[in-house]
Amino acid sequence: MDLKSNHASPVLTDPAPINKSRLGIHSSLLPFSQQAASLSSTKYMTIPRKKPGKLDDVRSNGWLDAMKSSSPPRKKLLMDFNIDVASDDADFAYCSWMLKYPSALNFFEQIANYAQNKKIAMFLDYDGVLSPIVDDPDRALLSNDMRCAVRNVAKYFPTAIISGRSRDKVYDLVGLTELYYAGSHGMDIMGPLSHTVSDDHANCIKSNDEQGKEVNLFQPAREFLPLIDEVFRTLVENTKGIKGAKVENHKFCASVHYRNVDEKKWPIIAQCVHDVLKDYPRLRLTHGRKVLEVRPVIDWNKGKAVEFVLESLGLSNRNDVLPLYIGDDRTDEDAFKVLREGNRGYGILVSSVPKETNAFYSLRNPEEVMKFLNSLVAWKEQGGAKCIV
Ligand SMILES: O=P(O)(O)OC[C@H]1O[C@H](O[C@H]2O[C@H](CO)[C@@H](O)[C@H](O)[C@H]2O)[C@H](O)[C@@H](O)[C@@H]1O
Repeated sequence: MDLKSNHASPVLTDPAPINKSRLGIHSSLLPFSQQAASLSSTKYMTIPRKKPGKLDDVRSNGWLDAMKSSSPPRKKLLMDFNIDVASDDADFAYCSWMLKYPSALNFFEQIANYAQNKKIAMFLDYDGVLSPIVDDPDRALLSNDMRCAVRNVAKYFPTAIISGRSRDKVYDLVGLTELYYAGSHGMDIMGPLSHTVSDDHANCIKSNDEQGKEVNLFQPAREFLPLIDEVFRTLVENTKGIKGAKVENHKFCASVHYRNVDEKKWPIIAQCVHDVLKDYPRLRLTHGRKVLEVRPVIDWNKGKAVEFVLESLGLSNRNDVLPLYIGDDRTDEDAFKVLREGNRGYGILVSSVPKETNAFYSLRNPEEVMKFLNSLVAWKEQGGAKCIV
């Protein structure tokens, strides 16, 4: 198979599962042995330079609409939600939305009661959840107070960070050794050694963490490393003329940021990414907050990463476990969905504006996330008793 053929559209949905292992891991995650055989290393060295096309593709395929609705201005969101912004009562609109997605702080007692006699497993996204959204991704630092809150939560509950960033980057930002980390949207998971998922799985290898402790490394997109590296370099090259554009290499995926690009140039950056992806049918695009994410076409996402971590910890399919997932963008919806569909736990969406979501609860911003984490710790320290509502 020619990995760089022009035939397929890069905008693909996840492939249907073909076969399942006993862990529910799809065969699409197993090595593409034959395809991989055709990957000659020299092929990766050519960086095609392309001029943006006529901007027609991104107008017709919905990319531009998706870009506009990512981190949209408040007014636009309220209109999308059929809320009359002319009444200028945005707070009222938010409060109405909260009837459907109640505040995890206001409904803390309810969550605590669900968690009574259960073990909470805490999943946290990084950007927009632990750290506020800022213009420069390199400056999205974790405050000491938030670090302290996460550290305390991890004392009582197994805690994992599931981020779109590379695992190394998010570990450097968080800096807590007591957590589990899943980088590249869950395609790079470092977790505990586990009898349930380790030895018999092709994508799982034993490794050592920063302290030299033996851990399991799960990298279902391992074979895509050279391809991502190549596409990253192509994207850097092809977007270098677009003021404000920034491309990040997250090892198993690449991010093209347009937060600092003049909105008039968004069609150009979208077309540019589209043109690059046309040559890579095994890569696809997802949308984050003012970021286009390029990732392998494999049936893996943050929801699968949550299932994998629970399995590794021996916490899946147990009714004495309550997973909670706090996230803020579209890529977190896969995790919310897994928890909602399996009736397993609760997603908490961090948003200051009304948004459709698969989460159950909401929080407005990272500040409220910190209060929520601190409340969980306080509740646990008081014995985790049933709350009288
Ligand atoms: O899954 P996450 O941990 O939420 O990571 C998603 C993306 O986060 C970062 O970008 C976002 O945050 C930046 C800093 O606040 C902001 O400038 C950018 O506009 C946001 O999209 C990160 O840089 C991306 O690579 C991640 O994919």
